[in-house]
Amino acid sequence: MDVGMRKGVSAALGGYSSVPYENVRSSLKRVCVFCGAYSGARDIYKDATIELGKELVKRGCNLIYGGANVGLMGTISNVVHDGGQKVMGIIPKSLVTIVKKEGGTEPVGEVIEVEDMHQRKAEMERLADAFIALPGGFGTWEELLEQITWVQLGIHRKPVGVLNVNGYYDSLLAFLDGAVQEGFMAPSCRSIIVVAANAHDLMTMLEDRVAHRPRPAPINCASAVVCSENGRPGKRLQCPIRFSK
Ligand SMILES: C/C(=C\CNc1ncnc2c1ncn2[C@@H]1O[C@H](COP(=O)(O)O)[C@@H](O)[C@H]1O)CO
Repeated sequence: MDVGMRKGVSAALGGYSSVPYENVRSSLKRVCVFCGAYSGARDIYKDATIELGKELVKRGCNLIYGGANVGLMGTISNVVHDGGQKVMGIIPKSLVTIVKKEGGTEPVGEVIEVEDMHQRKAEMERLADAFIALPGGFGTWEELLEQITWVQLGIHRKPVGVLNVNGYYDSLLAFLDGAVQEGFMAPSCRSIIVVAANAHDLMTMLEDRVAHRPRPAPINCASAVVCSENGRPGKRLQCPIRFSK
């Protein structure tokens, strides 16, 4: 493949379609992005989504996402598609009907229709090498927290990242710190989530996680914390995987 400029055409999203790239090939072949069905109240969210899309293209990553051409989902899928990478949307049949009724435009790339939300998330997990959450609402948070929970339970060991655009996730991250402090989360589990303020740093950190993927921790691992409950010894909290911050 040529090294240089990739040409894509999308006047609607203006200006991102000529993507300069080096001959970088990511260890992450398929990245699943969770993001809003809306674009947010400020341009910064859409701009950051375009930047992430370009970063995926630059690194030769294909995209897995929610499969609707709306909001940030529409932006990321169009950028990656125009950049020449594969795009695969996974969407429950019931949502396809709703999106069509509301006049949603046809999504780019390949779309896989599944029976329900559970099958969608299972397929996303099966197909992706890593997960990234952009700003979004309930749908995005639910998808993000489920993947983190699956790592915590040892169901998979794929990296999970948050693109903290404009500090959008600061309050969630502070809430997680509070959960550690209050003894509901092991510090090692808090560290499952990889956070960065820009797409380049986030992708580098996720690739790094794969390169230095920790082994499952043995029972009674060093990462376990013993929390006190009213001055008495409490429960042992531990994560099956040990992460350093
Ligand atoms: C029902 C309408 C639009 C929503 N359509 C969706 N189509 C596909 N996937 C969706 C949709 N809404 C949510 N998702 C999934 O959740 C995430 C976005 O949810 P959020 O609450 O906006 O953060 C996204 O990652 C999708 O996987 C027509 O109005």
